Amino acid sequence: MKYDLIIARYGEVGLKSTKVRSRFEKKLVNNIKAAIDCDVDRNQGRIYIFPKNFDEAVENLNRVFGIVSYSPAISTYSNYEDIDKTLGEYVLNLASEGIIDEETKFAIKCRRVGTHDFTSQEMAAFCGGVVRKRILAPVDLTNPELTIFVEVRDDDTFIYHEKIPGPGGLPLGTQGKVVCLVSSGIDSPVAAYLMMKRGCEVIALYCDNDPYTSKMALENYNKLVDQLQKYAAGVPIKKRIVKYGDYLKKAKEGAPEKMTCVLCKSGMYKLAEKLANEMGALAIVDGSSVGQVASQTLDNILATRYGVDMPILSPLIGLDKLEITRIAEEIGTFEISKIDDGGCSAVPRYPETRGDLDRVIEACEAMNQDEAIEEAFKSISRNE
Ligand SMILES: Nc1ncnc2c1ncn2[C@@H]1O[C@H](COP(=O)(O)OP(=O)(O)OP(=O)(O)O)[C@@H](O)[C@H]1O
Repeated sequence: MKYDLIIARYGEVGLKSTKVRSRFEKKLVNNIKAAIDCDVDRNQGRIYIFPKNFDEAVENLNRVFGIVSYSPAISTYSNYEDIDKTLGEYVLNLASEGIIDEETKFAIKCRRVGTHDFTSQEMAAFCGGVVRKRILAPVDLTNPELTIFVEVRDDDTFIYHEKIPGPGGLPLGTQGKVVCLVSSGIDSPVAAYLMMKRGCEVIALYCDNDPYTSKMALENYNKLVDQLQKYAAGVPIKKRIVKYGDYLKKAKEGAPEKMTCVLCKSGMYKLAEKLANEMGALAIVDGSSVGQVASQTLDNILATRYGVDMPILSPLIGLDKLEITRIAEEIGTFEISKIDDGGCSAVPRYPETRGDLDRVIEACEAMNQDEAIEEAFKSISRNE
């Protein structure tokens, strides 16, 4: 089938006030243009996309947040003669692709905006006749196997039969920046993805625990962010890597061994907060999910957040591993995350699972955490 354009629909954006909506729409159009080579028109709550390469466009639109569904379509003029000709050809093309034959129960759905000398029902009935002139298929308005949509908008009419679901959410870049703590694991890339889906620009901070973790962990972080970039057209993710091995060494040497993981996480939040302040981000994001591992007990979640003033958002907090894994598979990060990169050798044999606040504060002082954070912060790569 040769299409003329793709019609994209957005959901939540349409619920905003006129001013906010216009800003969101502009951002969405910008992101669409960054994702595919195309021209774009906005009109009456729809986005009309004229891509240079249709296959690429259909694939990439699936990764542009804010789009709820989209339809490859053909266009014609809003009069009986042109609709008859264009819809007639469209149906013959559908038949040659095996989408309709004499047995296919079909319906026409007509929507109309503007002033015309026909009603939507009259046009739908006319279009039903147009189809049956080419293929004598049965009309079934209650349980159609194929629905052909005819959208009459002023002088233009659009014909399509598919509504491809988009990713939904809000256009990337409409909700401000967040610093996401992204490791090489399964969860944190999913957390970053979900925040992107809510429109947040992401700065992905990786704490490089070398020599306690392998080079492969860093490589996997890089691959994960590259995969997430496919969803970030228009507002690319910024990578930030901090050398965290010295901090961990100080934690292990200066504070009780048991406290290493609590101090590790607490330090990450503090670094993320400093980075957020430097880069104008308004929140920190991590991949915690209550009780998933020993370090993610409610006690530890509370204790590790002590001393951080910025909100720490954990979009996976109530999801279980299977649900998180399902999303990771869908977005293409699971295959990368599941590669065994050797884990972290700084993890003590018996990590603290009930880090009560007093002991955590004591441990932070014992390792001179503030100074260690200052040192680590200086090492953050700022080149991308
Ligand atoms: N090396 C790291 N760099 C940046 N953030 C990290 C790192 N390790 C852990 N985090 C953050 O802390 C959260 C919880 O840490 P935890 O050690 O349980 O994670 P993980 O199992 O290594 O990775 P994930 O939670 O991504 O599967 C992670 O989801 C991530 O947001």
